[in-house]
Amino acid sequence: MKVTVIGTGYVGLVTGACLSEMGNHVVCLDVDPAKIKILNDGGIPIHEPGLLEVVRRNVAAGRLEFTTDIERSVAHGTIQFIAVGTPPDEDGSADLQYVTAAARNIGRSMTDFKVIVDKSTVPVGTGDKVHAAVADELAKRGLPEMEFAVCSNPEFLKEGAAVADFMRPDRVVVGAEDERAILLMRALYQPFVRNRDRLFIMDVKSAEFTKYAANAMLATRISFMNELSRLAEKVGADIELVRVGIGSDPRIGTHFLYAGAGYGGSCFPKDVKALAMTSAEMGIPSKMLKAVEEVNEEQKMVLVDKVVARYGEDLSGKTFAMWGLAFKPNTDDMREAPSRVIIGELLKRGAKVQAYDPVSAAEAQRVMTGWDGLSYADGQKQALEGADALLIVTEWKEFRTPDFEAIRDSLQDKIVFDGRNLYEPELIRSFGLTYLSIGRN
Ligand SMILES: NC(=O)c1ccc[n+]([C@@H]2O[C@H](COP(=O)([O-])OP(=O)(O)OC[C@H]3O[C@@H](n4cnc5c(N)ncnc54)[C@H](O)[C@@H]3O)[C@@H](O)[C@H]2O)c1
Ligand SMILES: O=c1ccn([C@@H]2O[C@H](COP(=O)(O)OP(=O)(O)O[C@H]3O[C@H](CO)[C@@H](O)[C@H](O)[C@H]3O)[C@@H](O)[C@H]2O)c(=O)[nH]1
Repeated sequence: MKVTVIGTGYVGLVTGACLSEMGNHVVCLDVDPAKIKILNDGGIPIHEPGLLEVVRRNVAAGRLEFTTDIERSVAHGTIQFIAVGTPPDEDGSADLQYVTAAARNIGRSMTDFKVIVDKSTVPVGTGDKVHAAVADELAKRGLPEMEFAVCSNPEFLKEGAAVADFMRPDRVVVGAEDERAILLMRALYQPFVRNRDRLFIMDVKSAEFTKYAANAMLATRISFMNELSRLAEKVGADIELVRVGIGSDPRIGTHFLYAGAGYGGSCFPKDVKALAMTSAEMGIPSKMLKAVEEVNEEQKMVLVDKVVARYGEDLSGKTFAMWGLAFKPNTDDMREAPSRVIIGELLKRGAKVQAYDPVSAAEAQRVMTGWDGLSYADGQKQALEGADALLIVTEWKEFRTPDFEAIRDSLQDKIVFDGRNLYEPELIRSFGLTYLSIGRN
């Protein structure tokens, strides 16, 4: 099939690449010429395991193309995916300007039937807005009869595992009410879902809502565990044992129960806010979502609080090594990364931070430009040099079994503040290190 994907970010690029892998001819459009140049030069603009190989293979086969040419991209696909950003507006609601712009571009130059698929995460009712924007452009061109369908197809991939998630999804949700659109979307996703039970066709609004409900549920689990972790510490329980103890109940399940330094990334923070805004607008303000957010904001301070409890509010003269900057491992994404809050708080109190992350240093430098007292190390050991204590913020694999003796010998105060509970407390303490982690004593 001929498919166009509008937006070549984390979602658009993965969608385009994976659809081309199944034989579709995909044209990916972006308004950012720098991204398109990187792609046309044989690279990819983000760090996402396995993605470069899929892109290269399909570009070589002539099934995957990248362009900034809007007319060409609109002309190409019968199916037009909108996968542009929906960042939070000032009040927390989703900013739909990029979605609307993409929809209008389609309406401005389409010449035949199109299935317009909203893959961006958008509030309930956006399908109607996209429909209105396209219809408005068609009317301006004197083409009010030209047919098109608008679908919702929210994306559930996780950064760092995006290709695997797209190729073998737990489920595909399609909100569609037009018979032709349903047929095309079924055909498009058939190779990915194999088992038809995994493809859920529903009305557009329910599909839009499903995406927010999923992220809000996951964020709620995390905030719940983070709150319990604080209590566990106080009462002398170990949150890691509690996690295993409850996760073995299939009604609870083992996933997304990890207490830590707070959730970040481009989705949970903004989607929880946007759903809370929708609830408020509808006159049923969500107490749960407010609490989920509040707990998360507090959780980003937990490591800082432990540092302050140890050293006092004035951290001048102290240097902290930090392992991990990205909001989670296997990505270079720094959007809403807890490390940004933690570093900001340490610097504010006069400390210096020597940070190391296996892939996100360049992105970190971009988002924290001009932060005095923050420097970047080339490796774990370099970050430790001359530092008083170590903070671990992202659970990269390479931090899991480190050289504890080297950590001890490098650190002036021999203290590890672990925001991801990577180590057995007894083991790390046996190396002569003081170990402070989350929800454990
Ligand atoms: N990142 C994720 O893990 C993830 C997962 C599921 C859903 N989502 C949702 O998918 C959407 C996209 O997220 P992302 O992380 O890929 O964003 P992103 O910021 O990485 O990419 C968006 C891209 O769209 C481009 N763009 C903006 N306006 C455009 C236009 N009019 N025409 C063409 N291109 C345009 C931008 O230049 C950018 O490259 C968001 O709604 C997000 O909530 C993201
Ligand atoms: O038990 C857990 C699991 C995750 N996290 C944190 O939660 C954040 C989000 O992690 P994750 O969900 O793995 O990454 P994302 O790439 O943001 O993916 C989420 O957001 C995407 C965008 O909407 C959805 O598509 C995915 O299904 C959803 O998992 C990160 O900061 C993690 O450190 C925890 O603190 N504890």
